[in-house]
Amino acid sequence: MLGRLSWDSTIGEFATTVSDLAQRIAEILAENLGLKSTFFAENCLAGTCYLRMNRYPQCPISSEVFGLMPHTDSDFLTILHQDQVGGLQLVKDGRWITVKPNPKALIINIGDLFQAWSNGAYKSVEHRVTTNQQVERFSIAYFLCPSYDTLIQSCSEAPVYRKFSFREYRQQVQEDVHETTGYKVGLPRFLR
Ligand SMILES: O=C(O)CCC(=O)C(=O)O
Ligand SMILES: [Fe+2]
Repeated sequence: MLGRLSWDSTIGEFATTVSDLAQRIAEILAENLGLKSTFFAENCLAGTCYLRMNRYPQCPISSEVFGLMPHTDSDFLTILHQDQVGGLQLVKDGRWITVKPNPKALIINIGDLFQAWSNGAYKSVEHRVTTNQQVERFSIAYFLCPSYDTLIQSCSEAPVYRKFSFREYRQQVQEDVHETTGYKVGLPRFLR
C-alpha cells in the first residue's frame, strides 16, 4: 500500500517517463516518413495529454461482457502498461488476437490522429478488453494528444482525409456516440 505522497510521486514519475517516451516514439515515426518531427513537441503539451487508469473487476459472465468495447484511440499514440492477467485483444489481418500479458513490457498503439496525419501510413489499431471470471485486471494508458486547436493535416499531395482540428474530431465522436449513430465512427467521417 502506497501513502498519498508516494502514490503521487510514483504516478508523476511514470507520467514523465511515458510522456518523454511518447514524444520520442512520435518523433521517430515522423522521421521515418520524412515528416516534421517537431510537430509533437509543439502541439502535444503536458496539459493536453493524459493518463487513464483502468480497473476491470472479475466478471461471472465474462463470455458475455467486454471490459472495454472494441475501439480505436482518438489520439496520436497510446502507451499502455498492463498487469499479468491478460485480456487485451487487437485486430491483426482482420482477426482478433490476444496480446500476451507482460508487466515488464509497454504496448504502443497508434491512434486515429497518427493515421490521418501520416495519410494512412500508420494504422490506428482496433482493440478491446475481455473480462476474467476469477481475477480483476489493471492497466494504465498514456494518451499523446494535441491541443484542441491543433489542425490535423497530412502533408501528402493526395490526402485521404480532409483537414480537421482535434476539437472537431472530439466533437464529432461525442455527437456520433451520444446522438447520431450510438457508436464512434471515427476517421471515415473525415474522408475527402
Ligand atoms: O486496458 C487495456 O489493456 C486497454 C485500455 C484501452 O484501450 C484504453 O484505455 O483506451
Ligand atoms: Fe484504447
